[in-house]
Amino acid sequence: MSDTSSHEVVQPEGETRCGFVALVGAPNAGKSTLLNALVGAKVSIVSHKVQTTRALVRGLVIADNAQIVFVDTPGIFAPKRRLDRAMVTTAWGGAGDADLVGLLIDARKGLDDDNLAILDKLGETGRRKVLILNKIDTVRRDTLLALAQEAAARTPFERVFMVSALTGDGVQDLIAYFAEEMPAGPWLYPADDISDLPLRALAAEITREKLFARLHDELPYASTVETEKWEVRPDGSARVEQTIYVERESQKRIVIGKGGQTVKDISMQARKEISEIAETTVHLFLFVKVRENWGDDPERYREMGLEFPRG
Ligand SMILES: Nc1nc2c(ncn2[C@@H]2O[C@H](COP(=O)(O)OP(=O)(O)OP(=O)(O)O)[C@@H](O)[C@H]2O)c(=O)[nH]1
Repeated sequence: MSDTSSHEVVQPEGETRCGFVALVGAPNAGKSTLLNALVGAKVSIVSHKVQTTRALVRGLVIADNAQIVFVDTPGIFAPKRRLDRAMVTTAWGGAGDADLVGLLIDARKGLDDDNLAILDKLGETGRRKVLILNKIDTVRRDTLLALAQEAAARTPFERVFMVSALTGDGVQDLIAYFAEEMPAGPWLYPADDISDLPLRALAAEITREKLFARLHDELPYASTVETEKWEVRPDGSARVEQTIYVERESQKRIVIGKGGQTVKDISMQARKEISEIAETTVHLFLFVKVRENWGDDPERYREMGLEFPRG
């Protein structure tokens, strides 16, 4: 994991290709799971609850001299709150910049209103696009074929893929196709990058995942985690300080738990995973703070790589 701007990227021999693929889809379609399957490492957050992906996260795959940069977009849904609108704007923005858009549909769900709206919107963009029917481990083949036909009749796609992000079925075919379709050009990232998401942000996402895994019914989505400090010690270990921001005192008490046990458990789980990803011993210190009305603060949006929606 490194800062690409400060690097001379070593290019492989021969012709190289490099491009961006935006994954779009309704909440819970399986974008994060697919991204992780594609990249083969954890770069995005998976949850049973919808709408967990808050920032654009990029995963990197190298195949056949092509570098494929995946843009994971927040779930595209009918936005109500300001924050939600920002996520949607950013999601479509990501799709607009990409060389290829992969629309992910949960095959079990089929073409519900959400998916129909996304199909229509994608049809209007005139972008190159492929349809990815996901979760094929859960549905019959004839259902899949009918679904593929129905979707293609509504919006034409260059290709239709059938995958299970969970089992990895079909994922290699998808990589081979993307690799072939990327435009000719130099690699943008060093080959050993799994993600250009800075380690700090990734560490915050990990803690956030543990927080929600533990307290999913009790916390609103407005809770965030920020890595305030990442200090490398002489022995190579890191002291990492993170703050969990909640909206109310009552939520703070829930996060801390009786005798501090809840936050301690979350910290232990997060520390283990952050250590693995950082490939060093991590000493994690978690703080819990109340921050009211942060959803209306433009600065927060910028920090998350989101556009602040006016009005
Ligand atoms: N059975 C099955 N479940 C899957 C598959 N792919 C994803 N899931 C499950 O579907 C749920 C949602 O997956 P995510 O990857 O979090 O979905 P997402 O589209 O990134 O969701 P947001 O972050 O809300 O946009 C999780 O419980 C996954 O385990 C699959 O191929 N088969």
